Amino acid sequence: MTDEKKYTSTLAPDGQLAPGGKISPDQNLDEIFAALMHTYSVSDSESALADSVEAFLRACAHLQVHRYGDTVVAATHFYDGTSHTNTSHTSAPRVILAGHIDVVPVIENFPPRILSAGDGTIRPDVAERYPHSDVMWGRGATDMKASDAAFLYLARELDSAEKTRVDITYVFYDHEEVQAEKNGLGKVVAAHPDWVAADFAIIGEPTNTLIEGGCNGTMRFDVLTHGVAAHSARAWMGRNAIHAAADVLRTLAEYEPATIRVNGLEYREGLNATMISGGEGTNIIPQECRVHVNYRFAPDKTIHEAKALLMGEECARVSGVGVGPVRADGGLFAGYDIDMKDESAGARPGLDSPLVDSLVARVRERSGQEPTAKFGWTDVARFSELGIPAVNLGAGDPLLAHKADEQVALQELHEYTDLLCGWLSENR
Ligand SMILES: N[C@@H](CCC[C@H](NC(=O)CCC(=O)O)C(=O)O)C(=O)O
Repeated sequence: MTDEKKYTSTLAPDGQLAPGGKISPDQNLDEIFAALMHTYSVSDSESALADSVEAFLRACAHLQVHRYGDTVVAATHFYDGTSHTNTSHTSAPRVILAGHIDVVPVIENFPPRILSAGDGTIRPDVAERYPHSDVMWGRGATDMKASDAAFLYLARELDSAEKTRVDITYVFYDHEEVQAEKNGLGKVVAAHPDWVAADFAIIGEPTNTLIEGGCNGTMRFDVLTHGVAAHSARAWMGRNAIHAAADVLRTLAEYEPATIRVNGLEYREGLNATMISGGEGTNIIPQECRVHVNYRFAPDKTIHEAKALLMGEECARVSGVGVGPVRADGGLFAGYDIDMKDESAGARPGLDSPLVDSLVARVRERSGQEPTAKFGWTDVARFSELGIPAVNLGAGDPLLAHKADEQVALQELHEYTDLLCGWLSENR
């Protein structure tokens, strides 16, 4: 697509989006995206956006809408015989389009802006792929409000059996970017599993409009170092826990993460400190330091196997979220106390259902690309666990997720929406 006019935004001639942010039934795709972007929704603050999404979906007469906490679920019933509007006597599969509405904390990237094609403000990698497109810049652009915008647009537009050959369940959920126990989709699965029964799911996490199969597992834990408090003018009376953390940091810096092939896809692992805290006062020798470690492990391992590699078999068995510090009996951090904060298993690629085949074929036709592995953790893992085949397919570059200059070309948003629309209307 090279139509320059089509992807020149009409939203903001001066580069600033209008303040406000309600999604409304009469908006076009760009406007829906802008409204989503303009509503602050860092994890724990999603209610205003959930309200707006719910109101938008309730205005669509063809959808049955539910809300649980800040998760909104909307389903069509064109084919499943549960709606009086059902005039069809054939059955059809049900497909879930799922997107989280929370974003990671802002790094001077809220409110959003429109960057104009050709004015030099767009990242070179994005401008190279979409030279004629204006770009949405700001927190959540790639992860994952562009895909959310596409799903909302499709939820409104695909309003009859003439427009889609499948029934669709749209899920907009809170708390994806934080501890697994807070995840809104997980809460719906526990409380209302019937709301998310389906034959296939697409998670709109950023993938450059390509298919990323499965996902790495993730766990986060504190490695504790201990010291003895003393006056910093008489440091010999104590032992410095922050200095002791240097060994932990060295271990992490020297760790060489593996790349592991699972069912033909290559999962790149990672082990990193993402936060560090310690110290009780500016002139006190610290008695505790915590290095917060994030381990990304390939889906060839269970959570237990991944833990055992880092902290030994016994610690892997006993440690868990909320348990408190447990001494590592082996592995990379042998001898340190480990305080587990979050753990979620990965998912194998899951590219072996007929619905996936037709989607892979459509993506291949558009891009010439085959599926690759998802390195982040996504809710494909949850759907896999439920026995629902699922893939990641979303607008935006996953390499830009969580970065300060997150951005998505409007052209990509339109192409992504067209791709899904084409597949949903043709697939059976
Ligand atoms: N419970 C986990 C949740 C972390 C989820 C997050 N997912 C993404 O960023 C997906 C984006 C992508 O890779 O395309 C993550 O992987 O960090 C936790 O709290 O860590």
